[in-house]
Amino acid sequence: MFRPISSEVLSDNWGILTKYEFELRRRNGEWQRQTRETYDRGNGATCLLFNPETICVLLTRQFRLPVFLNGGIEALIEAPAGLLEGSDADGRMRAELLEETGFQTSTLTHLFDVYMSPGSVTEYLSFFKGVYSASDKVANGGGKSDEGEDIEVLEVPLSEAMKMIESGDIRDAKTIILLQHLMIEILQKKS
Ligand SMILES: Nc1nc2c(ncn2[C@@H]2O[C@H](COP(=O)(O)OP(=O)(O)O[C@H]3O[C@H](CO)[C@@H](O)[C@H](O)[C@@H]3O)[C@@H](O)[C@H]2O)c(=O)[nH]1
Ligand SMILES: [Mg+2]
Repeated sequence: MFRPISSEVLSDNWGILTKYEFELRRRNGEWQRQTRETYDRGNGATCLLFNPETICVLLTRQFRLPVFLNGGIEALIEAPAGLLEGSDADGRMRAELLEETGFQTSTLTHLFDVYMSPGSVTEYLSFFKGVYSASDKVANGGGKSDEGEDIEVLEVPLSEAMKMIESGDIRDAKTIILLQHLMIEILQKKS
């Protein structure tokens, strides 16, 4: 189905941008030569923390250069997330929650692994959900300032967050998937 021909690393800096030549067997049996570029910066993890007593979720807001360049948005609202950098997703996610939000969770549940941009980015994101309460705040959060992170933490009622998807105030795919997953779970419990 796939016959590699050659590969050329175009950039090996933060991530690795590689140009591949290969042949692909089409469904009619013919082999077709193709060129594709892939961007590899490893895999990542993301988590939505939910407070079942207040029906609030924890979100972050930070500057994202690609989003600013392609939309002028100065601060993107997102679920906490981080790159794995070789670590396991569960452990990395717990550390990332602490770094970005200052909250810990005793209930971190893996949901699914999702390719977020499969035409060009190799990464998949491991999705998690977790429960928190006010007493789970054990650090300041905000991210690593020495790495350029300046992350605002937002505690938002779930109903408000759902409206923010409709209004366009939340425009990040992982965040929308997690919020909708939580809503479906709550609705299924009620019915
Ligand atoms: N020097 C340098 N540093 C970078 C670069 N890109 C990111 N960084 C730094 O690397 C760190 C990455 O922070 P994480 O919290 O681990 O990752 P993230 O940027 O939040 O990425 C997460 O969200 C992305 C967007 O949704 C996801 O794509 C990714 O998988 C991950 O889950 C930050 O300190 C950031 O400043 C770069 O091109 N150059
Ligand atoms: Mg992050």
